[in-house]
Amino acid sequence: MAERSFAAEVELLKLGEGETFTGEGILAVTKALLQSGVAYVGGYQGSPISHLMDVFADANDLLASLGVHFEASASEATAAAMLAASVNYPLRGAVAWKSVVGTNVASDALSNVASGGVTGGALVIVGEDYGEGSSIMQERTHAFAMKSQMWLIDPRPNLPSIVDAVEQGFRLSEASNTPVMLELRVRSCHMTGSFVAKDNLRPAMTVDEAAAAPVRDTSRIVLPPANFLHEVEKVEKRWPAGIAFVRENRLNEWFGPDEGEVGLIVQGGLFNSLNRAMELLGLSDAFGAARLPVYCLNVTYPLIPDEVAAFCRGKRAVLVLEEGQPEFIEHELNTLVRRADLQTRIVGKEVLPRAGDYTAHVMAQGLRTFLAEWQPALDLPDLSIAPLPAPVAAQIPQRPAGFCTGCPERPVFTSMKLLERELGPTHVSADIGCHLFSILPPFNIGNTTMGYGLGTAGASAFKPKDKRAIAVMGDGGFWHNGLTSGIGNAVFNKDDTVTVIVDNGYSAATGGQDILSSRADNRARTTRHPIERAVRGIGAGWVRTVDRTYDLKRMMAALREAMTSPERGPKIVVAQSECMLNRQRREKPRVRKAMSEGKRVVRERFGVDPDTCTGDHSCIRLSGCPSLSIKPNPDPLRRDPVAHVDNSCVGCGLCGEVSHAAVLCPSFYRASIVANPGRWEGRWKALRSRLIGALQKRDARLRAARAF
Ligand SMILES: O=C(O)C(=O)Cc1c[nH]c2ccccc12
Repeated sequence: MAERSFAAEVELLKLGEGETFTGEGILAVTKALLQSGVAYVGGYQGSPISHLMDVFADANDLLASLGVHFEASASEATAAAMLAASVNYPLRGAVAWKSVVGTNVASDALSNVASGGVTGGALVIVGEDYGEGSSIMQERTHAFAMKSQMWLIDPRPNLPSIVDAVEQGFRLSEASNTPVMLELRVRSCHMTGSFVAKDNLRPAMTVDEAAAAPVRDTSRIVLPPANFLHEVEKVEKRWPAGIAFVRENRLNEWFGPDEGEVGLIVQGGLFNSLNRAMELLGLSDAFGAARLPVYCLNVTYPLIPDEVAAFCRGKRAVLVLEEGQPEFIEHELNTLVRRADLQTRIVGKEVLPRAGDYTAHVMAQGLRTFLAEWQPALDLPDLSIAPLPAPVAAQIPQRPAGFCTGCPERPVFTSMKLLERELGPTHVSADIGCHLFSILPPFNIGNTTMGYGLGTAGASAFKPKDKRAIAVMGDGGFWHNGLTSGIGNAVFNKDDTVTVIVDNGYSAATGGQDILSSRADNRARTTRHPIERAVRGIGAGWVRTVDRTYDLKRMMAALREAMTSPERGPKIVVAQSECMLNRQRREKPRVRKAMSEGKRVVRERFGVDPDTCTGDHSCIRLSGCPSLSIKPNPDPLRRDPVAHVDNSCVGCGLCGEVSHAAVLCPSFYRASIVANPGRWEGRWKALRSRLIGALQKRDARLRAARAF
């Protein structure tokens, strides 16, 4: 089950003609898909489109009642391959994933579907994770659209525009037999707004009906000679058809006055930030009443030559606001202006940063520089922001990503760190997922990461003679790609690498979705397929499953054996314990309910005895748990602050295990907090408190007598 329930949002998907939908951008997309009569939907979760996948998973019954097939795909490649259903049949379909990483994974299928073309509308919804807050490499999906020739819609962040983009996207796809990418930036996905809904449309043809009467057309399959014809078709038919559709249906928009000495061309997805930048400069208001002509590219590929020429004609200079690099749009605009034989100067990256998020402030600075040169008569306010005073800046703590309180992955890295003391440092090939946080303090473990499920493959060229490399992979990455690309490859190549597969029961980093090996019951999917069986099935011989990662002794023993066993071939340790975030999401409401019903509930908490703690903090260095902190030493004769467990502790017990395994100190204790205790339990507690209180008072008296 995903990190939260979308039961309320599923109700929004049922809204009919004329009713108002209010909610998150990415959820408006799901409603727009149903209004467009999609026959099938698929995808792979990842920020910022995880909620799209989650809401569909929760809407299984509604989708089934509408005749829509939904699949939580094994990877983005799987999702993209689903678009095959739109090649020969008039089936509308949509798939979604995180970009640019998901598009990388999907690119084989995308190239194929883009080559043969589609009959039914095919929409690829990409959550563009670029800029501030992103967790991935900074690249643009734009390059994929260009190289495979798929159209790229980048709608203005505004719910009606986004909904319109989905509906028009299908029509554009059908009119030009081309798959269409709908790029939704982080801000668009998570913005909130409203639009007036339409009735959901049952697909004109369902996937069942299509399958009942199979169509075969070899001219749509990528095989010589059809592949050569596809390329010609792309440039001679589909491209002109795409341009004609965008122009005739006015998918792009214009703001501000019709004429002007200068103008602005902006990617649709950046429009709100540009408008805010103009507002800061006194050139617009909050509602988009721009004082300069703005041409808003809701479709960023292909560009529409006639529209570009008409906008640039008569203007001395046009500023293009295009985020990221290379500046594909700027290059193309220069070509189009040249071809139209216009003298308009296209200005872009010379006044704007070549890399990074185009926030309103960044755009305002660039716009100011542009206008100072090309329209100096405008009197613009100075926008420089004074830096924070140094003492304030120094007080702002950094917040690097880290493992959650009680995370079961932490003991895996504690074990590796302790083992490093015995066996020396090892090359560690990391993967994508929460476990990647091991590269940061306090663990500082991990040398490279090459992609999702590629931890083991990332160690494959690395074959030190006397020391094995360690690869780390999550269960998410394992099922996404790791089983074949990593473990299968290692078996085939007799690779000695040790792989630790962190099996926490979910695709945790993407929001806790179920996967094949999840232990959860899932009504719509099959789960409980053990990773150990899968790796043995592919030929791995040395496999150990540790079913409680917090058991440092067993965790370390398994790793030690894997590192030193004389057996050849891959060594695989499956490290199992449930993702603590998901566990708490399940447990907390249950505990709260039981407590309010007056039932006896025991909660575990760990603590540090300040009198015993030596203040050396190895426990913190080997655990890194956010609940483990420091506080002033109560002993006036000692200066080092003591370790302290705050109330966010979930009682996983790792800190106690660490102090034991590392032979640190006996200062950790476990407390059981009993809510609604039984009668005898209550009396027993009162008696104990009285006795302990008396001893403590005596101790305090003795101390006070010796105090100076
Ligand atoms: O959800 C995220 O932030 C991820 O980076 C996970 C992810 C989902 N699909 C991928 C494909 C390649 C690399 C990472 C991911």
